[in-house]
Amino acid sequence: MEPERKRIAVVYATAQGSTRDIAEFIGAELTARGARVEVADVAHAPELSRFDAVVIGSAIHNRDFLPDAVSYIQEHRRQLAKSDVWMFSVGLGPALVGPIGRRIGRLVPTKIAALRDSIHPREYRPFAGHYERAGVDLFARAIYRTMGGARYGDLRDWAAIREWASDVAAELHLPEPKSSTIQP
Ligand SMILES: Cc1cc2nc3c(=O)[nH]c(=O)nc-3n(C[C@H](O)[C@H](O)[C@H](O)COP(=O)(O)O)c2cc1C
Repeated sequence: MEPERKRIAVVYATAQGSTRDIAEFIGAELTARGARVEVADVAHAPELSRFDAVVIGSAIHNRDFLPDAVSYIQEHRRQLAKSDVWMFSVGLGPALVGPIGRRIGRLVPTKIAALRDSIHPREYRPFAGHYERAGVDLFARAIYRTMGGARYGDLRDWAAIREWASDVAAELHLPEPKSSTIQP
C-alpha cells in the first residue's frame, strides 16, 4: 500500500510579491517530493490542524514581519507552537557583503526573534529579497552602502532556497525526487 502523503501548509505575507514567489517555489519543491501542499497568503491561510507541517514566511519591513504575519502568528501561536514549523523571512540581511555586512546580516531583528521564539520553529532561515534602487532615497542608499549593501534589484538566491526546501523535505522524510525540473 502507498504510504499516506504528508500534508504541508506554506503560508506567507508579502508586500511586493517576492515572498509569494519564494513560498510558491518552496511549495512546488515539496510537491515534487510527494507532499500534498497548500500555499496561501496569511489572510487566506487554511485550518492548520489539517496539516502535518507548516512553512511560514514574511517579508521584513522596518526590522519586523509584515503586520498581517505578526497578527497571524500571534493569533495562531498555540497551534504553531505544537506543530512542526519551518519559518523564513525575506529581507536584505543575507545580501549584505564584507566583514561588517556579514555580521549585520547574521543578526535577527529583536521583534522577529521574539515571534520565532514564541512558536519554536524547527528552523528559521532568512533569505535575500528584492530591493529596487529607484525607490530608495539618497539617505537610505548611504545607510545601505555603509551596512554592506552592494547590489540592488532581485537578490533572491534560488539555489539557497531550493537547498532549504530540500532540507525541510529530508527532515519530513519525504521521498527523494525522481528529477528536479522546477524553475523559479
Ligand atoms: C518600506 C520597506 C522597509 C523595509 N525594511 C526592511 C528591513 O527593515 N530589513 C530588511 O532586511 N529588509 C527591509 N526591506 C526590504 C524588503 O524586505 C525586501 O525588499 C523584500 O524582498 C520584500 O518582500 P516582498 O516583495 O514580498 O514584499 C524593506 C522594504 C521596504 C519597501
